[in-house]
Amino acid sequence: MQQVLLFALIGLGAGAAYAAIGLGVTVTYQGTGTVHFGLGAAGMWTVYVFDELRRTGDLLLPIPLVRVPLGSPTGTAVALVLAVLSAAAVGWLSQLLVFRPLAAAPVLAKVVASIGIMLTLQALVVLRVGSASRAVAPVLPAGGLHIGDGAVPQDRLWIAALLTVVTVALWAYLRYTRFGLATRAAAENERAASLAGFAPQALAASTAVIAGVVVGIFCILAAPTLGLTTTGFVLMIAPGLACALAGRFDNLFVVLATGLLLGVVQSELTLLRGQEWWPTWASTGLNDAVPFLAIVGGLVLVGRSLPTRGADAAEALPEVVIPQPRWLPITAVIGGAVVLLFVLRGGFRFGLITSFIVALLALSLVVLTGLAGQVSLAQAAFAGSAGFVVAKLAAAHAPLPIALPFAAAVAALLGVLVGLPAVRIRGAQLAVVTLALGIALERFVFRNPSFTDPAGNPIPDPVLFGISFGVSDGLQTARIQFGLLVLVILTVVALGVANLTRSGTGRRLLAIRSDERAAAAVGINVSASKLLAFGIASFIAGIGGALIGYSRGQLTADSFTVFVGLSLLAFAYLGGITSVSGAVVAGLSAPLGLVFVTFSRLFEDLGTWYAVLAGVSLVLGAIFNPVGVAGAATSMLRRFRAAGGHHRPVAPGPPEPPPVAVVGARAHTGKVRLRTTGLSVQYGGLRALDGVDLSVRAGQIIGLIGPNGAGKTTFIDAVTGFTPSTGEVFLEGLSLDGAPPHQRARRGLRRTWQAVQLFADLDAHDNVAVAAQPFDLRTLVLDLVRPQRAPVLAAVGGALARMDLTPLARVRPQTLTLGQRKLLGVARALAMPGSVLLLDEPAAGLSGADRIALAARLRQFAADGLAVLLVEHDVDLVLSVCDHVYVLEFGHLLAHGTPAQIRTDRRVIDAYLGQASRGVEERA
Ligand SMILES: Nc1ncnc2c1ncn2[C@@H]1O[C@H](COP(=O)(O)OP(=O)(O)OP(=O)(O)O)[C@@H](O)[C@H]1O
Repeated sequence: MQQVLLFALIGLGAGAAYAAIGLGVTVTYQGTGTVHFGLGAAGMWTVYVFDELRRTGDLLLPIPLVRVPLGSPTGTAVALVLAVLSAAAVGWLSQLLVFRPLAAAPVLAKVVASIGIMLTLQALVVLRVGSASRAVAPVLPAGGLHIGDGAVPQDRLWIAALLTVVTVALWAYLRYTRFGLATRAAAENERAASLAGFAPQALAASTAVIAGVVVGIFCILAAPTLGLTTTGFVLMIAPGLACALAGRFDNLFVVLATGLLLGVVQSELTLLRGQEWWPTWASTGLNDAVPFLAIVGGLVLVGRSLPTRGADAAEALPEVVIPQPRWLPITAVIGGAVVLLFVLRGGFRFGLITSFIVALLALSLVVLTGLAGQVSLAQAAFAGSAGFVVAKLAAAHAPLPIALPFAAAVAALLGVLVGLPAVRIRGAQLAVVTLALGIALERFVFRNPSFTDPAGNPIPDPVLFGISFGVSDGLQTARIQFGLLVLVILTVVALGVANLTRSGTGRRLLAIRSDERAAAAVGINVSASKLLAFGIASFIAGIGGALIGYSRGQLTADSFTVFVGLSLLAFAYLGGITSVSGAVVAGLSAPLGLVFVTFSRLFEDLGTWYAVLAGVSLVLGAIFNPVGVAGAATSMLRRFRAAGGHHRPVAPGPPEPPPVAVVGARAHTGKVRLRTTGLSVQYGGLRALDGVDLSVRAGQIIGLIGPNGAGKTTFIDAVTGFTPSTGEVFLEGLSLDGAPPHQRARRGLRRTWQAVQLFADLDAHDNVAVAAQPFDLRTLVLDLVRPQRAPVLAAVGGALARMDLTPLARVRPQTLTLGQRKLLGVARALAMPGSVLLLDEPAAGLSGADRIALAARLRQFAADGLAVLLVEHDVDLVLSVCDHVYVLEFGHLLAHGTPAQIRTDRRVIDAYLGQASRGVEERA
């Protein structure tokens, strides 16, 4: 028992460092809205500044090659003050140069930029002082405090106590000072803070400085017990993020408690490791698995499989370049690669082969991040798992055609497992999970002697049809045969990814990337599609990892560290994370690739400089050129073509629009298609919908009107499964109880959105196509080979033509007027097979003439046999076009009847019609 207490107290040192980083992350998030992945690196930077001052008297500056000698080693106090000032400067510069320009940028850009800061700081330290580990002299009293027979180093208790004081001070600052309150307000609403008399940017900068200083000080205090390396503190961002997540980026005391608890748990694990009965396999790396498990567990508990209404659902990402099959350039590039393979020799050829492999790995990010919008920092870990599986299989003499796909399948399975939490979390949180996973896999599996051989895991040469495709042979270090093998695999995968991008499956992934709720409403199973993206991406990464194995002939964990994963994301982003050509650029420019090898002949020490360059260009890329090198080149090419008159043709709709697709319906049957009984929705203390009974028959248009906040949209949300409800919903007489939104959509419920919610990454045609295409396994396989299909195109053309949008088929929603966007929303719903159409304010934004045209169209839909529910504030439209009208007030049905009855109903006039007509008069 005494031992347990002793180890618990010892764990407080590391725990305080985690908590300090967690506090820094939380405070930065409150001030800047950014999850700062580089705070661990900022802490490491501060410790090195402190240690260098004490050792040599040189002041490190965050600029390459600049170092200010102060004469002789300084004392602790001076070193501490200067180091803290440096920490403040780094925090301020990060805000000024990075987060400020990215204030309105997509989450991915912010994540990438903060990783850029992390890589830059780390590379700068390696460049200046090397990467050897150091012992840092203690600042706090180091003597032991005796407990029974044992002793706890006093500094652990001091550091925990000091951090508790700092946490209380930070809490009081944010809660009780005007500046602190304004900071919290600015995180919610910048304009509100400006009105309170504070410049939002000054508030953000102050939090960045505070975060940097707190993290810096506590890293200095913890360094004597934890040791100083260029990676240790950097990776402490994972437990730090776990703490911040536990405190929901808000509650500082939960952050503190989680950090200390993590430290204690890890320390107790060290105690357990010393026990005889403790399994050997659990003796390495378990400490790194703990934060990962804590993060995943916590996030899955609080996450939701679809964002709530009004949540920031759109994870805007760089524009996707949808590739057109241009065989001439493709053949030229492949031909060029073959020629290079034959022309280049030795290290250059090896560099080219490495470029091919990195391009493959980058392709996995194109699928996962570029297409599906899921930020993963664990691609190197997926690759590594396949690499080690290949090592095991090859050792058992498994031939290449078995070992390679099997290893990739293992990676895919792992990817799907990791994707499971991704179903419930999104954006920066997913980046946090994948970062922690990368660390856990590296430490717990790849470096665990129970699973892999630390001295190296030999992989024999691959043999195919009796021919050796080994990478080396005697003096030859990079054989053409191996290069050709890798090139063939890369080509097949690249074509597959290009096809995927152009296909229905690709559109579905892009739809999820744009708007998960709207995607579910067109029948896309968002969770399954995310898992599919994780599976495909990890399979590709697995192939890359297996090829890395074959290319080395000998595998160690060093090929798949977390930093390899981060650097992969960096180069994939720089090349262009949304396109196949971007992956090729990433491959060519990545460390150890062809460009690197070429320059390494010119510059000594290129590796470290390359790392600085990668970090800095990652930050710059995130700010100035999120589409990457390939994206920029494509837009230039597009502009050039446009100037030369090569316009991409507008997709023509079929001349005669086919009728609206109605499943299982004959026109004018009058059968009840949709019926609700006692439908109720509770939002906290608010009864937004209260026992609504309503039915819509085939061939009917039913109006649903009521004042603002009456519950009309909530009714559509409840029917379509987007909000939990009680009561019953029947479609075609069958209960929809428990069915998620995408299943309801597939069963025939189509809807539009008050806020339109089109897919920003897809043009008008593809917005509709994504709803028209059926999905099954056969479609997926076909998508990888032959993406375009005629029946889908016909249905899309028909829906666009019905809403007069054919000439705008190739225009993105952002450039359409509100009215056109509303019509496109209707066209998207029309393209789905189904019998019920729920329209949420389709006339908003339409001109008078367009409203009349819309009314005619609605009547036509009904004539075609659809059951239409119309939610609208344009009372004249509703009363002129609907067969029957329901009126909602405060969530319950006030009245229902024919338009004539509603127009004269006293209660309706008092509650709504009077208001609505006053509104119209006021507007007039
Ligand atoms: N996700 C939510 N959480 C909490 N309350 C909500 C949520 N969504 C809607 N509400 C509340 O439920 C009530 C009904 O809102 P709803 O948007 O359905 O009304 P509406 O009739 O469509 O209004 P409008 O005509 O302004 O669109 C409102 O008081 C709204 O503030």
